[in-house]
Amino acid sequence: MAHLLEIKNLKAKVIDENKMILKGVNLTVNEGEIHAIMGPNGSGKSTLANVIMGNPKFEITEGEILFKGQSILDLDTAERAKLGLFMSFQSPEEIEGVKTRQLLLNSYRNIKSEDDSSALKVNKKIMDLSDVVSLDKVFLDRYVNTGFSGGEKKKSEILQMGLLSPKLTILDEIDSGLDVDALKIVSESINKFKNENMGMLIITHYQRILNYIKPDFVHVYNDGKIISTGDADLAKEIEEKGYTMIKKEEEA
Ligand SMILES: Nc1ncnc2c1ncn2[C@@H]1O[C@H](COP(=O)(O)OP(=O)(O)OP(=O)(O)O)[C@@H](O)[C@H]1O
Repeated sequence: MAHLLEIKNLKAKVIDENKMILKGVNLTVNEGEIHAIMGPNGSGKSTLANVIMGNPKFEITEGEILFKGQSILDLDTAERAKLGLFMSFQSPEEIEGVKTRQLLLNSYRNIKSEDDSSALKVNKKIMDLSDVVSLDKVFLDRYVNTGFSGGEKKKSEILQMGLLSPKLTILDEIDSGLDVDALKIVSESINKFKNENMGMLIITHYQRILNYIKPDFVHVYNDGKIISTGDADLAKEIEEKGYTMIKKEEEA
């Protein structure tokens, strides 16, 4: 059976600056697997997430991204989302003029293509999910992320994940800016929303989220590619030794 996600020798640059950022990423994710990606600031982790989702700021110069065995390189972001790819942003955008509830309803209708996506039914789901992620319902009637705290933004991102139930979930630093209680709520929500068919990529700087969401694989990412792969213990090793030491050991 085809892998859920297969990335082969992926190289990509920022179009505006002609600057290479991804320098040969290889990664395979199967259904039900959780992969953590850890690496130093500026190494290209968010760029990898953006390139998987088809952000037009980046151009792929070499390599392939296969989703369930089919290339997705020619698909735009909306088409990738319809296939079941989802990404939560490291810094979620504020969108003045668009209410959170409306964004959620429209996303659901565009992506899920169900017979019954009446506002009543989807709204009920949204209300239930806001309880799961402990996001006060007043935020549903505010403009997307506008005036939300860092933690509220992250909860809103995870509410979207729960609503859209993607096949591949990419979480870009979902743990950044969360206090200990919010980290627990967000992690527990993610665990509730994942299922045996979903693959997950968690980009993080810290091992602490991996205490809640157990990764099957941990990858060390450096200068645009994965330089080492291990199990959950690798995350602890990174925290103890730091990236410079791990990189030296890999090169030795
Ligand atoms: N749109 C862009 N224009 C110019 N440079 C960019 C753009 N997006 C990313 N870069 C550059 O690409 C490099 C990788 O950035 P990226 O955000 O992918 O790293 P990261 O590993 O996610 O970093 P962090 O851990 O600090 O979030 C950085 O040098 C960054 O400045």
